[in-house]
Amino acid sequence: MAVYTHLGAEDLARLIAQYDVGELVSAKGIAEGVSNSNWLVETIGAEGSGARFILTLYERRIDYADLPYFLDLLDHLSAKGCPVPRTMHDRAGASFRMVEGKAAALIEFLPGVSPTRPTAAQAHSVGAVLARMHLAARDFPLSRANAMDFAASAAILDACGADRLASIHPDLPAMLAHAHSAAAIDLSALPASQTHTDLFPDNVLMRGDKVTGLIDFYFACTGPMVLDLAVTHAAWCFDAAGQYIADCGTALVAGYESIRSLEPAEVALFPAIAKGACLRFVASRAEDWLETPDDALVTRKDPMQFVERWRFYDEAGAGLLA
Ligand SMILES: Nc1ncnc2c1ncn2[C@@H]1O[C@H](COP(=O)(O)OP(=O)(O)O)[C@@H](O)[C@H]1O
Ligand SMILES: N[C@@H](CCOP(=O)(O)O)C(=O)O
Repeated sequence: MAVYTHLGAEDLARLIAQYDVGELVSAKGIAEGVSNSNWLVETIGAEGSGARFILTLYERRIDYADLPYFLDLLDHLSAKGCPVPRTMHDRAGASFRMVEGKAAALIEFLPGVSPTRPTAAQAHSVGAVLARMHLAARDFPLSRANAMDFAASAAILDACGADRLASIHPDLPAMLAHAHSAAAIDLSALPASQTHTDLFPDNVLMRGDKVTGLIDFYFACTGPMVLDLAVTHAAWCFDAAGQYIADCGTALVAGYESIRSLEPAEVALFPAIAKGACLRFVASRAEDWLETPDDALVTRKDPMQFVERWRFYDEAGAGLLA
């Protein structure tokens, strides 16, 4: 379920009329996603040509002051040829508007489907596109701090507290100390750019092995590029049983390095950063787990999945990128 707000046909038509995108033909709520309300919108122009867009109403965890960063970044990357949706601007030039007291943006629809069992060839393509995105974003003029950095993850786990973490799984409280160790890592000398930081397979659209879209930039921030690669590695390179898929991991990093070589400091810190990346998802998932009512329509994500990945990186250590 990811339509939290009901918008009637008249509301939708009035909203679409603010853009130079033709007349509203249909708007269907999209079930995927957990954070925002999304609709697939179809329009028809005066000359009869159809067009498709994604209408997003921002619901949770988004500070509206960050919207210019997120939406301008999409336009910046798209203008540089990255497979990222453009933001449609309304007739007054605004990239978002207020509807029913919430911010709404109309975004270019991109074709493709998200892989459920990514192959090594797909991981290679994603690695290459991620590196292209990092290079294309280096001259983006805005910046945004990472609200989900390693210190924030430790703070979230602290706020959950050992007892409540143990109520989810007895192994979770041990992650508190590891989160504090991750928060102490100095990332400040690593090369930085604008980063996605949530590039899970469900945030990538593909046709076969080709990436057609990177979407859901709502955790994007300014920070170390290798952290983004580590998040993507942790998100793409394990199967449903939690086993590491070595050929996907090798292909992802090779794809990335086909466009941008990692510096020695990035290679050296990769296992520690990958462990910190796992704890970021342990923290947000544990918090969601404790805050989501049992009868909510949203499916809770299991924090233990990323505890197991943390253990993999802990054991793999420096051998991982050797
Ligand atoms: N630009 C786009 N082009 C095509 N489909 C999109 C686009 N943006 C979002 N979607 C679809 O909407 C779904 C939910 O979008 P997403 O931004 O991931 O929502 P949430 O932030 O709630 O997780 C995606 O899984 C995808 O199917
Ligand atoms: N990718 C995160 C959850 C964030 O959800 P999204 O639908 O906004 O990408 C996770 O798997 O924990």
